[in-house]
Amino acid sequence: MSEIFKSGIVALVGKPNVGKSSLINRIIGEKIAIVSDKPQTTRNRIGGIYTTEHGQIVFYDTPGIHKPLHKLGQYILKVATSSLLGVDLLLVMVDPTDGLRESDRLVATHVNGSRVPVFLVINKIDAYSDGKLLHNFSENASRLFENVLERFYISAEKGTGVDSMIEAIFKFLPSGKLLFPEDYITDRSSRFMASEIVREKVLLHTHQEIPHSVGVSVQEFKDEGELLRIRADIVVERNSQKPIILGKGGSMIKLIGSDARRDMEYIFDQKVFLDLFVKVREKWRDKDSMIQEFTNLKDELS
Ligand SMILES: Nc1nc2c(ncn2[C@@H]2O[C@H](COP(=O)(O)OP(=O)(O)OP(=O)(O)O)[C@@H](O)[C@H]2O)c(=O)[nH]1
Repeated sequence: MSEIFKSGIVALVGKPNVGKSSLINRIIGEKIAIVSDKPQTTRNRIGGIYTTEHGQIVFYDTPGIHKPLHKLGQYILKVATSSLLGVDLLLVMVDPTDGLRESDRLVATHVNGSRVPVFLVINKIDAYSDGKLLHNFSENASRLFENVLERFYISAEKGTGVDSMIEAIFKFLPSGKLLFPEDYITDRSSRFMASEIVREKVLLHTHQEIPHSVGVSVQEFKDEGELLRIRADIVVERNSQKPIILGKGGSMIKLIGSDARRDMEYIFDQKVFLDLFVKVREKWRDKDSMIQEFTNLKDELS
């Protein structure tokens, strides 16, 4: 049977922490987007490319739509909302374990304004056992969003329901050509991935205000054949935050570094030498030039 090859762009949207990055990683089968239990982990629009004999889907993982508290937040919101434009389909993600909140209504305002068709994705069903409550939740959620064509119940973490959702996406997309070479899994550079891996380890090992205050800037990324040499700055906002990242006798930065190096060696399939430095840049999240330097946002906002 000769089948028509489909292709298109699908953006994942939702409030922070619903599981957008987890779903992208699940579908692509590799960690291309960092995940943490802290809201607003994702700052950039990251393309995950999924290619099969049926077609190619470019999934955009987008930052969670939220009310911005500082300039960096405004940039991130702009990335999230501009990702709704020019795409074929929106996967709007909701989280029954958190319920429907004002933050979901904020997402709905942007989604409804975009007029793009919507698949409603109810995630984290592994953590929600009551079928009747889940049904009610899903009814309420579909009333919030216009243009809902279909609903899916999934667990990004366990993989439940993901295959049938992908099948439905292929059915929905128009026929088209490859948008990226078939062996690509992301539209992001290795340098970008390296900075995100470092940031993920900071998020993993630090608490309270530190995770949101951190930016990472890769200063050197040199492929020396046998070795990948990476030097990166971890940037914090206040002098008082520096010793937290360094830890007692440098123990924290060592932990962040060795965790990050392990992931990099796996992803890049190469031996990595990683050198990390901690720098203080007062209020960098409110300064345009520094935001661009420490978040890789330059490309997507230009
Ligand atoms: N139980 C359960 N937890 C999940 C599932 N998917 C994601 N999570 C958890 O939810 C948290 C947030 O996941 P992310 O994938 O970072 O969420 P996100 O929507 O990309 O978050 P932002 O980057 O803040 O917008 C993490 O602690 C995940 O482990 C799921 O299917 N089931």
